[in-house]
Amino acid sequence: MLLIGTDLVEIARIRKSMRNPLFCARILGKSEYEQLARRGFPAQSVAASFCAKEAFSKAVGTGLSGFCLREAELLRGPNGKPRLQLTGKAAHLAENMRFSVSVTHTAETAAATVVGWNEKSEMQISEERDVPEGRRILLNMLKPRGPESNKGCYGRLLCVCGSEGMAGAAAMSTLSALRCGTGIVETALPRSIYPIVASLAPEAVFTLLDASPGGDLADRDLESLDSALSRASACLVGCGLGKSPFARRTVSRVLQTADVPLVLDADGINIVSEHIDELKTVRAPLVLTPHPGEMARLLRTTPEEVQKNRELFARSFARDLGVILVLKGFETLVVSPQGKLYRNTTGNPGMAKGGSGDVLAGMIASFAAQGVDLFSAAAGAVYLHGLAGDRCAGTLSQCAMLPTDLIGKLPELFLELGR
Ligand SMILES: NC(=O)C1=CN([C@@H]2O[C@H](COP(=O)(O)OP(=O)(O)OC[C@H]3O[C@@H](n4cnc5c(N)ncnc54)[C@H](O)[C@@H]3O)[C@@H](O)[C@H]2O)[C@@H](O)CC1
Ligand SMILES: Nc1ncnc2c1ncn2[C@@H]1O[C@H](COP(=O)(O)OP(=O)(O)O)[C@@H](O)[C@H]1O
Ligand SMILES: [Mg+2]
Repeated sequence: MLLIGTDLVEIARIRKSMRNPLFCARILGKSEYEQLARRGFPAQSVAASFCAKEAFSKAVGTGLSGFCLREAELLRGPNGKPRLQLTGKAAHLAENMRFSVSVTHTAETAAATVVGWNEKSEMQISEERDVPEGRRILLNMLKPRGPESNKGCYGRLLCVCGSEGMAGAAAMSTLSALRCGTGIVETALPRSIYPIVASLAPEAVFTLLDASPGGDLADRDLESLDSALSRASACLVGCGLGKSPFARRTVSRVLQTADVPLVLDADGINIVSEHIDELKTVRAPLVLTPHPGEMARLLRTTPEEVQKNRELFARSFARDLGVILVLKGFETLVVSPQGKLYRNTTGNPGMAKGGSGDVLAGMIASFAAQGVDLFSAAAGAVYLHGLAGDRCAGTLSQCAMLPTDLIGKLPELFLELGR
């Protein structure tokens, strides 16, 4: 888009107006006034300033009443080249546009021409408008990796996940966190499942926990857990953790001691649902990622009731407990305690398979460990997770795609995002 405005004024008219001592202060902006004051307010220059303002008002199509004249200043650079400096309403009218000005005068008249053009082409603007919100969140939060950066720049995630019988949940959350760029992923798990998970995720480091003979968390393990937490920049708790006394003590320890962002999923949610007021005493910023069944446990209602009132329940839970809530399923919702809401547009029923949620939890936690604010980490991960699901459905079918395939799709998607 190209805008143009011109104006011509008789210098004698301006000279007459300047007999009023307030005239210059009324029409000239601060810098413009100072520049002209240094030159003793030559009438032809004041007239050129006036013309430039009028020409700008014609270019933007408002006329002189559309902004305050002082907001469109005609300034001269060191080489005498004129330019427009826009503030306030005038700057607002000029959003996304650049303006160039040219002025001239004879002994009797002064004239100005203003030309405006889009900094971005119409096509670029409409393309940006069409970018889905989730993708915009992702692009804003995923900074390119600096050439001299090292693993210490990309956070350290502690995953407290897995139990005998659910080693896969620990492996999937660990692997998806690794694939989302975290510098170090440390997974704390029962010693018995360590060989399985380590063989699936050799890049991770591990803290091995032993239940005491009574099935509780041993004192030695509490020390290991505290020490792992003190090194972490974020922590994920709950995927495949089970609900043993060991799991309960682990969840409670993490909630009480962590001061880094926490992602609570699956059994982490099931365990706190028995005493949700405990969440109010947690110092760390928290994200909870329930599916409708887990949400029903948190609210002591049924999954059907949750599905009928998804937005209402998600908003009130997030507000009342001061947490970010990710209510999963078709059109997953991400809600902040302040009421910010993201409704996801990606994903498909091919993802309705055990393990998809463990993959998502690892992704959110990975971004949080890298320092992304928790709302963006959650909304960006939900969008990317669903996008991976849609790509998998396209190549593998909804029926045959697996949660581990979602992790396998991430490299292609990061390439497309330029990260
Ligand atoms: N390979 C593994 O090790 C896996 C371990 N998993 C772990 O298994 C444990 C139990 O989790 P589950 O989620 O399987 O069991 P849950 O009993 O928590 O949830 C299943 C129930 O929730 C309800 N529900 C779930 N999604 C729903 C939806 N979209 N709409 C309506 N109702 C819905 C249904 O009633 C369903 O029967 C967790 O610790 C979890 O992390 C699972 O993640 C599956 C894979
Ligand atoms: N019909 C669907 N449409 C879109 N996403 C879905 C659908 N069904 C499941 N998902 C996604 O798959 C994931 C399932 O998570 P969850 O139920 O916790 O699985 P699990 O605990 O077995 O790993 C969630 O992110 C959910 O949004
Ligand atoms: Mg789950």
